[in-house]
Amino acid sequence: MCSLSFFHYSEYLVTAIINPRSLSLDSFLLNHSVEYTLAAVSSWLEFTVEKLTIPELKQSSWLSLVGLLMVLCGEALRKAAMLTAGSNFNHIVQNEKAQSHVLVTSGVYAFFRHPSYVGWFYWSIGTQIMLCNPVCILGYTVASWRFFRERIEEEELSLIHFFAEDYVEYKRRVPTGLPFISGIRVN
Ligand SMILES: C[S@@+](CC[C@H](N)C(=O)[O-])C[C@H]1O[C@@H](n2cnc3c(N)ncnc32)[C@H](O)[C@@H]1O
Repeated sequence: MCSLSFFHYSEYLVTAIINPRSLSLDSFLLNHSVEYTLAAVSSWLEFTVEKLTIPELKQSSWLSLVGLLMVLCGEALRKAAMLTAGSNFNHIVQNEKAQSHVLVTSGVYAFFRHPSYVGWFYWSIGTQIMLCNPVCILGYTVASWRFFRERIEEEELSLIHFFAEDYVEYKRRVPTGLPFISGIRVN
């Protein structure tokens, strides 16, 4: 609950700092999609059922610690990405290039093309490792991997349209950061 609350409050707070013009209630990223609600409810349900029926499964303190570390590192990477990209970072993937939109390739963007997604990916799996929820560890990994693969392809289509050869060259040099996701193909 602490990780979840911190994540959503800090999404709003960092957006207020980096891109106040885009600030709205949606900046909390409290997504009301069916998938998001289902993921949260499944996690709470799995935790409660297993805590009552196989309590020893929830007593692995080293596994919870690994999960907590993933949550902290994922959160830090995501916020570092938002602060690095500044006003170029928008929760809603932009399809039209704003005049002020520049390509960011420094800081954490020099290591990964999609650092905020890398952070979010490991944060979400980390929450389930922390709770020692085996079913949700698998479910969250598959669901977020598929979500980010699709989102990255869609986003890179716009980025190539915005920045042309500059983005192609950046893509050649820097990996997405997510396992087995290479982004949009360019010939
Ligand atoms: C939610 S942010 C995610 C940014 C990036 N995918 C990441 O994981 O850090 C989405 C917006 O960032 C913009 N964006 C993504 N990569 C960028 C980059 N390297 N430089 C500037 N803008 C970028 C996209 O145009 C999109 O509107």
